[in-house]
Amino acid sequence: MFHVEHEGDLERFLIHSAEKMGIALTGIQSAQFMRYLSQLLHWNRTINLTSISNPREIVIKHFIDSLIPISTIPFPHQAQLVDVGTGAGFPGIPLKIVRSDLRVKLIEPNKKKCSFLSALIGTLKLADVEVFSGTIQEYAARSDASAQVITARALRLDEMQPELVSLALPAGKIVLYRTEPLALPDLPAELAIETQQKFELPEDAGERVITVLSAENKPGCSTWNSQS
Ligand SMILES: C[S@@+](CC[C@H](N)C(=O)[O-])C[C@H]1O[C@@H](n2cnc3c(N)ncnc32)[C@H](O)[C@@H]1O
Repeated sequence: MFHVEHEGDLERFLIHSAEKMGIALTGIQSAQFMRYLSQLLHWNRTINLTSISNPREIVIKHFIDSLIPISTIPFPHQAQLVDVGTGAGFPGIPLKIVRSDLRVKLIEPNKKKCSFLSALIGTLKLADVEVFSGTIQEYAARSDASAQVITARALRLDEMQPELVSLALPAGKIVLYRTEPLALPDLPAELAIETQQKFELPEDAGERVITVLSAENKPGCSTWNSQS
């Protein structure tokens, strides 16, 4: 399905795919994505950042996939976005490239991935992006921990549920990148599903469900045993 191609063709493919989602990438933004791609491929030779090695597949399954919520979720201007378990920066960095006003915290406990992220932030000259080298549990324990939007992609959430809920309360939103819709019994008691939408990735690369949770004052304890 995927094939190797010239960088110019790949950049045009990225621009075209983003356009179809209602995102008009500037020349600077598409160049940032191409640089991100080359850094990812380069670092991936020595540290395990992604199992995907085909550039076109990276564009679809990491970049385009990360950007899905941009045109459907009204991220507030200069919102504090916390990307939990960001790995190689997904979805936090693609969202930041397109929405440069966002103030982004990338939470990642793996030290080698954090080194990659710090180098990447410098290479892409991204302002207002910080790497927190630790777990979400460690981040949530800090007195200055806060988030207006929390993103989580390809993450087991059950163990992180209390921290995600406490960070999201009282007014934040949690944006989950899932492969299946979240079932109601899996919902934490303090949160409600605000929206849940299914999207098709380009070139039959699969489906993505974006689930947005927001706080709702419900008493009682919760169980959240989902996996995305
Ligand atoms: C499957 S990867 C997903 C990475 C990225 N979100 C993506 O979609 O490509 C899960 C990441 O979560 C990180 N992680 C594991 N436990 C965590 C925790 N308790 N708090 C924050 N991140 C965690 C791992 O180090 C890993 O990089």
